[in-house]
Amino acid sequence: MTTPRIAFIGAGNMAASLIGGMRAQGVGAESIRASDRGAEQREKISAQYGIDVFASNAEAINGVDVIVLSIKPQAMKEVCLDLAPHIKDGQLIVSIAAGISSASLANWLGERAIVRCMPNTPALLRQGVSGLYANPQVSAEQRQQAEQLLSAVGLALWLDEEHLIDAVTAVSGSGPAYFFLLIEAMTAAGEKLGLPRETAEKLTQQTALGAAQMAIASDVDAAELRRRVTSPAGTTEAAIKTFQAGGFEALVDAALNAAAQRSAELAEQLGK
Ligand SMILES: NC(=O)C1=CN([C@@H]2O[C@H](COP(=O)(O)OP(=O)(O)OC[C@H]3O[C@@H](n4cnc5c(N)ncnc54)[C@H](OP(=O)(O)O)[C@@H]3O)[C@@H](O)[C@H]2O)C=CC1
Ligand SMILES: O=C(O)[C@@H]1CCC=N1
Repeated sequence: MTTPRIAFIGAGNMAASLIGGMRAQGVGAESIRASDRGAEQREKISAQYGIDVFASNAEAINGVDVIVLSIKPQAMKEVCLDLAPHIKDGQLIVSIAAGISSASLANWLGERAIVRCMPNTPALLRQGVSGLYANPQVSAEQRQQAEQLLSAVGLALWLDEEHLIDAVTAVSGSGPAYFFLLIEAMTAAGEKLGLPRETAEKLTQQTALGAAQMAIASDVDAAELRRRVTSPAGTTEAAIKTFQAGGFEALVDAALNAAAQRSAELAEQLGK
């Protein structure tokens, strides 16, 4: 399969992560272009990845196979209505916006092949994960194009039902922020225990990486891996009991529910 030509509409954080990951995987700069309303943003992404940039969204999509909508959900309706007359049959729309349904996109863009997906920022290091949903207009070749785009920057998992994107957003779209929060908190606690900040930070970061890699590589689940660290009446048990007494699991459950609910609310507020 040849590399599809891709235009990113909005060259912010997430577009940069996807473009950076694709370039690192060897996708040629000539296959990627981006538009952004900000001159500084355009210069930055062009200098960093050697891609062509455009001030006009309509110009950016001319002749591409895939249009990635990578603007904030709040900007989506206006951008789509402006872009609609310029989209050609056969162009695939990929939206990465939280909480904007394929039905809303179809209202603004017309009946088009649309893949909704929820990536995450570790895409920049090609360690991302995305959930993808294709509407019925998406052809087998277009499914492959979307998968090729997202699998260039990590794991790409198809979903049969669109509403599950809210759950993906809560788990992995927003997920890096939860792990960063834990890294911040563990680093601060380590520092309070007397470690130099840099040492506390490195210990925490490497532990997070090692634990994630063990969870992926192991044939037992995370609960069993946790039990293997937790010696009876030992140090880990003291920490885990403290987490549980503070309602850790319920807190995580409530946090992910809040994210999923916000995703559904955005759809309600911004989808009309
Ligand atoms: N960040 C993340 O971790 C993730 C984000 N997403 C989704 O990705 C999308 C983008 O998020 P993110 O990259 O963080 O956002 P950013 O604000 O970093 O990027 C959006 C870019 O689009 C520009 N822009 C705004 N309006 C227009 C327009 N009319 N035409 C062209 N460019 C425009 C913005 O400029 P300006 O700054 O001037 O507004 C900005 O540079 C969102 O929909 C979000 O839900 C999905 C998964 C993870
Ligand atoms: O916070 C947000 O709304 C976006 C979507 C997932 C990650 N960032």
